[in-house]
Amino acid sequence: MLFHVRMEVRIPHDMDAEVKADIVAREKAFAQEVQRSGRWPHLWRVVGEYANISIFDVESNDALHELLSGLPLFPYMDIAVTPLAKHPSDVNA
Ligand SMILES: O=C(O)C[C@H]1C=CC(=O)O1
Repeated sequence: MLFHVRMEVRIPHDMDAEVKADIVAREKAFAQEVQRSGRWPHLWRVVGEYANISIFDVESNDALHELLSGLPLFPYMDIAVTPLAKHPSDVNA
């Protein structure tokens, strides 16, 4: 199942710099591990925002929730999920 996911990062401005650096480093390592597994085929920065647009390819809603809630930045992100279905006019469908 494919999902379009928008993540907006909202780290508190008063977070300790070392704590922030650790969370961001762990986020990157986790995100790259998931990408290499094939479950996160697209990750794009939104121009001018600390936000990303991602496509996830996972087996279920529950699998996506488990993955997203495992992101180290999860407590500091606003996340909007859009489930995707095949478009009848898609020449690749
Ligand atoms: O920077 C972000 O957009 C948030 C998050 C998503 C992947 C990652 O490494 O960090």
